[in-house]
Amino acid sequence: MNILDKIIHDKRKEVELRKSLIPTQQLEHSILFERATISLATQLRQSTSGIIAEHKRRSPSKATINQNLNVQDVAIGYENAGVCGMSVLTDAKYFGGSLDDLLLARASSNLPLLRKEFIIDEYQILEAKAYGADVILLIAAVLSSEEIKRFSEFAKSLNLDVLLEVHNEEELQKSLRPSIDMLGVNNRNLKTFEVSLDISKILSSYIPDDFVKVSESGISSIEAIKELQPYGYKGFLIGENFMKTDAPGEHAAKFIKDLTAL
Ligand SMILES: O=P(O)(O)OC[C@@H](O)[C@@H](O)c1c[nH]c2ccccc12
Repeated sequence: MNILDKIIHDKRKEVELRKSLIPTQQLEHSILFERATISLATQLRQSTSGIIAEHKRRSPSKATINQNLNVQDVAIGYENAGVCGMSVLTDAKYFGGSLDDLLLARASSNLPLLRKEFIIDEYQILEAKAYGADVILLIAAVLSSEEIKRFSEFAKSLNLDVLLEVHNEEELQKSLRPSIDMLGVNNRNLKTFEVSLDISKILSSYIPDDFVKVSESGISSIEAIKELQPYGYKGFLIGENFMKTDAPGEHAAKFIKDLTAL
């Protein structure tokens, strides 16, 4: 079993247990369920920097990144830095995150928030909404074309944006549909952890213009972004490069200042 198979195997059990603890109706009656969501896709189309900054404590590829930060401070820092949106890892076992992290980020900022999760069931989309997300991630490598259709249409019915993540052309071809707002190309292969910005460059030509293009992972320099912009990328998802520092918000602020000054 590769790491992605393991994550999904564990996730199926976790979701069944969650469903038994908190019924769907309870999620639907939470205060945040009524909140008007913010469209990350719209923000990215208008932005000059396009930075989506992530809260990530650890990952299977990197072990510990930073365990000492407070998610609320990180959210406030990112917002002050002028990022377009924030991604919050909610997987506990492999990334050290939680739905409470999402809730705390919501409580302390007005940024569009992405629930960064391995979504395999509609229930997790209801959770995303109930805990304050504006966007969900769907990973093509672990979903059928039918599931991508069902989950993305369900998310749209809740006014959530959908970021669909792909890593190769086959995943891209099976996924394109009108209920998807943003196409994320993951430069990291989730099965082998290999990272290459070339993946974004190669796949860009297959992505129709109606989707906002986002390049994800392994981005650590202004040069990388300048290199990707001519391929039509409007969004750049950055985690480790900010999170490995003592003050991710300050680091993001300097990054955005340098990026937009050039
Ligand atoms: O820390 P990085 O290399 O900047 O990457 C951030 C983000 O792209 C990465 O965390 C990610 C992209 N797709 C995912 C899917 C699940 C978990 C995590 C991810």
